[in-house]
Amino acid sequence: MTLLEVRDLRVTYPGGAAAVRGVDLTLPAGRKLGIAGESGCGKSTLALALLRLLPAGTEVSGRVLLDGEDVLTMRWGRVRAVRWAGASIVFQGAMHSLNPVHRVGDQIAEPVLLHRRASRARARALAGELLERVGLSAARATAYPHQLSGGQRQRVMIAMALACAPRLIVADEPTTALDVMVQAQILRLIEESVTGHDLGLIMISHDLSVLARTCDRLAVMYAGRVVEEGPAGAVHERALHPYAAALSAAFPRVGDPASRFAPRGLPGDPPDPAALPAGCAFHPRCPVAREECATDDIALREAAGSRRAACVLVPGTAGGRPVPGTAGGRPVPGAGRGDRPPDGPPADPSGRTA
Ligand SMILES: Nc1ncnc2c1ncn2[C@@H]1O[C@H](COP(=O)(O)OP(=O)(O)OP(=O)(O)O)[C@@H](O)[C@H]1O
Repeated sequence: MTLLEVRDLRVTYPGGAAAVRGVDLTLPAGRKLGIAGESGCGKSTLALALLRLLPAGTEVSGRVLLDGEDVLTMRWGRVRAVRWAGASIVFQGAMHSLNPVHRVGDQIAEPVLLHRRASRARARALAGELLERVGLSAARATAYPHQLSGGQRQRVMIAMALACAPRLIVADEPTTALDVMVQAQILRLIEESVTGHDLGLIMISHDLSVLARTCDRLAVMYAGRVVEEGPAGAVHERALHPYAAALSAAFPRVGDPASRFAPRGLPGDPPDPAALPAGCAFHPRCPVAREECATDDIALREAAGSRRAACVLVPGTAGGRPVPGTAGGRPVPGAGRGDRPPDGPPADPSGRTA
């Protein structure tokens, strides 16, 4: 059964930044979707749009169907109910999301009081149960946020997100501010919190390897678009889109020592969403761009293996060709960066093709 269906979602901020440009995503109930991409590619904007949390004056169009109900057109009263009981969000940096002057137990109990119409005593008891569910003692309910470590605060945020038994959790960079050991614990906790409870998860991160470990499917965003989407392992290990391949290569793969020596980073920055280049938005940075990429804007389309990609060079897509300069999903060192003949095929010093 489909839990979330996003259709042609577009978000433009006041001032003209087209932060999300026609995103289509589907999340079946109980499944985990990771959304990856560099800073500024529109991940957080997408998350905020799902729950109608964008600033006033922002233009939003498309459809966000949660259990078949369109979040974008529902009345505000209904939106408020949906924000806790339908879908709740865990942000990065719990210190900024928690109220410093209230005890954490009261902060967990508040949505329960408001949205589950529980008595104060029942809400307090539930807050204790939720703290235990996220690996803290119920006695921590009396603590203030500053009395907890970063990892403990993020556990409190997860307890709050679970408080009204939502159908969907949206986690936006939930482990970014945490050290590596705590990151692993929080990821495990998020996974356990959704698995077996039939909850859907949308997890946002710039780190594709983190998402690949946690999620069933991955969507890679660039300049407000999904440029590749498919099974998590396949996208991480054998990305089809040159941007997804570069992003994947930027993070070493667990159990693959060779990936530590893969080329890191991609020269340049994502484009300004208020002044996007013509054609494929990635073409100015693309190591394998062709002449037509400067003019043709390729939509996301089906590729082999239950995948979708938005690149003229991707095999399996209509008119697509293999992506020279990538091997096993990683860009081949030396490919691109202007070192190809202007009219010929992209340079591929290794002689390999994907
Ligand atoms: N309130 C706003 N007004 C105008 N532009 C904005 C606003 N919020 C975000 N943007 C712009 O929209 C684009 C997408 O930002 P967004 O935060 O969604 O990206 P992101 O991929 O989540 O990045 P990060 O990982 O840094 O949060 C960026 O260019 C950003 O500058």
